[in-house]
Amino acid sequence: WWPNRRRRELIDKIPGPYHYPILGAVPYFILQPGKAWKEFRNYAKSRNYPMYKVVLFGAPYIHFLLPEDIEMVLSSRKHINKTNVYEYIKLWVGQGIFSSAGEKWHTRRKMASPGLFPKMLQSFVEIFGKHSEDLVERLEEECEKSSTEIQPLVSKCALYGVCESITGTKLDNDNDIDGYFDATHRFDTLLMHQLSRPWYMFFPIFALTPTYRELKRLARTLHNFTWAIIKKKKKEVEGFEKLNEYEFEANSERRFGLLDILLLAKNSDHVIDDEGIREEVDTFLFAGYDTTSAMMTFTLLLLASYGDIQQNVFNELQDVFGDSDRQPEYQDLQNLSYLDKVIRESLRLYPSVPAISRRITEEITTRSGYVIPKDTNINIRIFDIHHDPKLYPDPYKFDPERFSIDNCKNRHPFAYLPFSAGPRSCMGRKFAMLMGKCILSSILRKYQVEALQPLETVRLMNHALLTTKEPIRLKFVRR
Ligand code: HEM
Repeated sequence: WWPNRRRRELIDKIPGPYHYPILGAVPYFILQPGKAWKEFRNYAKSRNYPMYKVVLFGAPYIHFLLPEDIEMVLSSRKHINKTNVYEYIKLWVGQGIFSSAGEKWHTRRKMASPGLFPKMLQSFVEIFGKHSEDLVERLEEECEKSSTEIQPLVSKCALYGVCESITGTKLDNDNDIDGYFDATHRFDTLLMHQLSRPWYMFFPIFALTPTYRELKRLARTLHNFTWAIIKKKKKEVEGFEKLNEYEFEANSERRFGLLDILLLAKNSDHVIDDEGIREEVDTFLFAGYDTTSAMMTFTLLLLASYGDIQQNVFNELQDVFGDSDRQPEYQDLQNLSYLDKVIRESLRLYPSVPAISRRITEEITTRSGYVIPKDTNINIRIFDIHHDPKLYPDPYKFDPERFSIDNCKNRHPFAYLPFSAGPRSCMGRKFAMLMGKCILSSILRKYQVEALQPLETVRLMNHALLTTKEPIRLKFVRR
């Protein structure tokens, strides 16, 4: 108590709702299940605070709301540690790039980067195109229906796209893709369950719950899926050590992805072992496919609700593809500048990852004047920043022109954070935009999407990933 007095004094100065003795803000979660975080946000918003605190069992979580303060944390090479909120994700992704820290994170990130170099991205377009074509075909029968639940369809397409390009493998009937798909969704649901109950942050309590046991079971299913792919790929890479020799041998039958790069690194200097490779493949699948499918689902929802903007997108598609039904090529996707703005604006309104957090390793004095002691958890509420009327006038309006070159010029670079920013930002940002443009353009060339409910009635759930309370349903009409 005594050595921590300065820390307590500093935290006390930060605004926040009333905190109870010892338990801090925990009673709000008991008294208002499912609503506490929203109440805290509204409290801070109504008072125009630059930040607010929520202390849970003595551990402060400071929510930053100003781009200037956020920049101090995210742009720093020192504050790259994540908080214990990410702890249970480790059951799935282990100590991969997403969840590790320090030297391990640095080495792994460097090792994995070539897997997303522009040359690699270009080679992935064929994979995205093939699965977009399958999805477009699948949507044909949906036109006969009065409505379609869209997320599972784009989600599966994204899973194929991410998995095949990252692992350099063509999935077939041996891969239990449906089992994997269901397990990832159940895993996300259980993570949300855990996150909304602060007392589950104590491992000894959480370890006794059926939720934890189920998470472990699901993690085994997810790992088995990845192990099967790795084992197959290992045979292909056997005997190779150098990238150029391997690439030379590669032919159109053999795909080449991040998994090949990691296996070659293992063969040549043993900097990573099998378990490490499994962690990274799981990390990329975890980080890549559900985020991208949320982005595509919300973009379709917006376009369905704003017919004029959908028409502009279609006009651009006509300019690039005409009436042909050929698959998109890399350059076509680069030329879709209006669709690019539409997706960016969609990610502003509906950021797939609505919040992230960091544990700062050194005391900082923020630009807004508060001193944050070392070892404090900082939460960055991306969703709130994207809806701040001071940063985005009329923030709930869907207006892709916010992302025209001119309009971006005067905006603070840390006011737009769908992919986070700084040294620990998203590695798959370009991948996601490319795959998103490929799948969305393929759908929109063939179909017009229509909304079945006013946008304002769509109820969001602001959890680990942004989602909706009720599934999004749209009507597909053949063009
Ligand atoms: C619309 C799609 C996506 C969104 C909105 C998104 C967003 C994010 C965000 C906000 C982070 C930072 C997380 C944090 O600090 O806690 C992140 C990290 C990461 N993302 Fe993405 N992401 C997307 C797609 C992808 C894709 C397609 C991949 C890979 C194929 C990917 C790979 C990663 C990785 C590896 C990290 C961890 C980086 C690190 O910790 O150094 N992401 N992403």
